[in-house]
Amino acid sequence: MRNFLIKRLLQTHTSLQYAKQQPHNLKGKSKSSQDWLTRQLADPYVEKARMLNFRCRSAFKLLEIDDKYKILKPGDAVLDCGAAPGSWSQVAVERTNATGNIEKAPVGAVFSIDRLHFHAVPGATIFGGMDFTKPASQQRLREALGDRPVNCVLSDMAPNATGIRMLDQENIINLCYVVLRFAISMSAPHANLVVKVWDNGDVPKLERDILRFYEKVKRVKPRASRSDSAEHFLVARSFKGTQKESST
Ligand SMILES: C[S@@+](CC[C@H](N)C(=O)[O-])C[C@H]1O[C@@H](n2cnc3c(N)ncnc32)[C@H](O)[C@@H]1O
Repeated sequence: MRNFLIKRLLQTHTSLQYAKQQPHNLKGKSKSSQDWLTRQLADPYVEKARMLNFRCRSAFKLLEIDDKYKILKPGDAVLDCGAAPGSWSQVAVERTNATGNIEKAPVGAVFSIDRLHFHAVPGATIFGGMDFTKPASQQRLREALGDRPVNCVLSDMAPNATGIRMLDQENIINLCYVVLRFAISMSAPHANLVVKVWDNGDVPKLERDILRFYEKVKRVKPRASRSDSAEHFLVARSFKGTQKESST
């Protein structure tokens, strides 16, 4: 039975190889392949993701955030940063009606970027093998968006863990600022923003900086986010624009 389950697990899009490329920021836990398999087998979200055809369990984090904060709607243009293997993009495509499946509802658009190459997500425009922090990548996204302002920017990006806690925390906060800067320059009025952070001292400053540009910001730990992970998300709603900021 166990061998059967392991085989089924490895058939999902979240391959062991992909997982090995993603050292999760677990507090003091071993990151061996065996531990990973054991944990996957015991995780109800993994089986649920397989049944609903999501590429990985992370889909449930975004579903939960969107169910509560209504950050995605049909017709929206969404940018998904750190999108591989693609489950957030799958959710974004569905909720924005990017494939036009919901009749008479506006059709959205999803732009998904990751420094890894990953399989196409139907309904999304994929930018694989591109580092979001590089000006050339951002230029490609700007060209793809054309005149269309973004209604929601998502970032589930995490830097490669160095093992040095302070450095890792600084790196993820820096990534958030790169996302925030891009979001400020490309967002429509009332747009939303979600960024992943790890619990650390710099988060309140980031929250304050986000609040200069968005009406509200909430720190969220979805149920689907593992309790032994330091990750949580800042959910910012209703982009205010930059006018007020520049006049103060
Ligand atoms: C936790 S995974 C994202 C999972 C994704 N939200 C999903 O549901 O399928 C984090 C991703 O961020 C990507 N990433 C990290 N830094 C990046 C960067 N500077 N540019 C682009 N992608 C990056 C990694 O390659 C990794 O695939």
